[in-house]
Amino acid sequence: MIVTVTLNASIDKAYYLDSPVVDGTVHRVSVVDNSAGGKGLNASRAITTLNYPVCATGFVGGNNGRYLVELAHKDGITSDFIYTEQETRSCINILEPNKQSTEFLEPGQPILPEEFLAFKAKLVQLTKDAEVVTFNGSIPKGISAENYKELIQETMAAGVPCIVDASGTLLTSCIDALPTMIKPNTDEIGQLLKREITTQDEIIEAAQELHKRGIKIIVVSLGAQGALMVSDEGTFIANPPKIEVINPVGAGDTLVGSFAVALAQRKPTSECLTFALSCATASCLSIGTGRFDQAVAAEIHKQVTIKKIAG
Ligand SMILES: O=P(O)(O)OC[C@@]1(O)O[C@H](CO)[C@@H](O)[C@@H]1O
Repeated sequence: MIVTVTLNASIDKAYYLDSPVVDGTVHRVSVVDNSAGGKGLNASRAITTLNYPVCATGFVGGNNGRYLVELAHKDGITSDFIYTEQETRSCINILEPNKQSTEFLEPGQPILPEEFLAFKAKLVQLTKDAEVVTFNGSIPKGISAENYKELIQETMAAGVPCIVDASGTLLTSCIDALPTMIKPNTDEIGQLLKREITTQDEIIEAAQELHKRGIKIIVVSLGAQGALMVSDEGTFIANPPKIEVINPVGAGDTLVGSFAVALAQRKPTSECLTFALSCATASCLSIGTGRFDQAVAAEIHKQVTIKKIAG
């Protein structure tokens, strides 16, 4: 089983518009897609799509929280959340006909100290049956980056591989816990190492530096260009085929979820990357956030190229 941790879950609302946004005017939405969101829920959807057992955990609260669990269960996602006093947030993604995507992310309501303690105890229990634990997305107020790091440290100490998908100061703090895998983009890896990183050589050097520090797998997402990975197997670059993107939101989460499945199945990291990139690319072809068709992913898999660029 894979456990996904989403401390700042959300109801994700994808709004499809028939005409471009004009500032200061009223827009009627033509298609609405609501889903159980927050990065870990999207990753869970990918894991479920791949028919692998998953348990989504974190915090949910209020009517939105109940709705989120209902949406998750409709998608076949098993969940075990801590219910909080406060309402779960919503995140809105506006998709225009020109394929432009604009997101509005609510901050999320604060978590009380006793709610966090209850979560810590739950995670220890869930970890006992986990093959991989993924830590996804931002943290709400009431939880510090230090708290988050400790969760990862404790899970790693229990011998369970951890994948962390975080950004900014949260990612900086998590690095000290030496998770099994991180998935920064170019800007995030630059912030992490406190230097400007733009060229491919700089990305490789940065990822190799983090690998030397003890992080086993560093996947740097390069958007439509694919991803670069440094692992014990070497340094790889994987490129997906060109596609007509419908909804890019959640593609990174699909990558994390499907990578976790491949890792749990003990595939070599180069195959984990090709597989995960295929699923993530397929998810950009679906209206629903972080949804994909396995047959489409299998077709894309044949077209993904992967090259070992260093030992
Ligand atoms: O605020 P976070 O947790 O960093 O990101 C939240 C979020 O933007 O991430 C997902 C897309 O990756 C969406 O489901 C969700 O709305």
